[in-house]
Amino acid sequence: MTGRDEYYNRSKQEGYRARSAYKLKQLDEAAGLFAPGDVVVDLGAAPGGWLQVAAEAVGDAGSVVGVDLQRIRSLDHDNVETIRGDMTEDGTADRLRDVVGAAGADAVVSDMAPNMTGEYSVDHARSIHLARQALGVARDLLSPGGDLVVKAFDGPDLADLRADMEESFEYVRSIRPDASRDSSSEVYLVAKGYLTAPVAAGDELTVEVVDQGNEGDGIARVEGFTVFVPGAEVGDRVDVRIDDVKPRFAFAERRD
Ligand SMILES: C[S@@+](CC[C@H](N)C(=O)[O-])C[C@H]1O[C@@H](n2cnc3c(N)ncnc32)[C@H](O)[C@@H]1O
Repeated sequence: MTGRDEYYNRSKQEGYRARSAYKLKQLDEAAGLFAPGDVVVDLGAAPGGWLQVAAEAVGDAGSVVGVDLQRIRSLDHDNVETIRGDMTEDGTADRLRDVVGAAGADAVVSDMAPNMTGEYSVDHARSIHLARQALGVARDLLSPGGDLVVKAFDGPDLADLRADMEESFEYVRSIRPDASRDSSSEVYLVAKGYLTAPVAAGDELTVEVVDQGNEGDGIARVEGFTVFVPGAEVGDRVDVRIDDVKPRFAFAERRD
């Protein structure tokens, strides 16, 4: 394996710092991660292939913050900032939070990979640990509806990681981009639609209908969060069960 495959050659021709740039392009095509103006956090960003792809996708109105243990040579893009640090240390997460600012991020992407020992169970466990750091950053920094991408090596702890991600997002997909090498056991978990709702599917509660939606549904607010209640009118106090939770609203059904 020389590494000089189709994607290696393309990255040289097209000016990307790493062939892995094409993995992020393919993940974006498959899952719609970036829009112009977005704020993106890139963990494990050196040498900068993903930074280039994200910077192009978000454009001048957006910004990208990259973090890595290694120094990242400065890029031609004005909308990229980098931090040198270890994402397993609290101090790095604090610095990242300061750079991103109060408005938060629209996407967190992590290509972090451990130094390989060659012992499968160790490499798997370390990759899951890094992916969990990225999940922590996402929970800290994402705006409602934001997306998370994490790399992990396939193995026994992947299902638990995915289940934990599913608790905080509308849905999670597992994607293996064509640009991943055939010999690699890496997968990318793509979590869409960060949920910050104070309610979860299955919750039972009593709400007061305070407004009427365009389609005639009653609208209740739980800690300021919108819950649609079909078949209820303004002024009703109703017992409901939460059916479906989206980043900015939920649907409930009446139980009475
Ligand atoms: C596969 S490379 C990333 C390639 C990058 N996506 C690109 O396109 O150029 C993985 C990176 O994760 C970084 N990394 C591993 N552990 C880290 C940690 N604890 N904190 C920050 N970066 C880490 C490594 O230094 C390495 O540069």
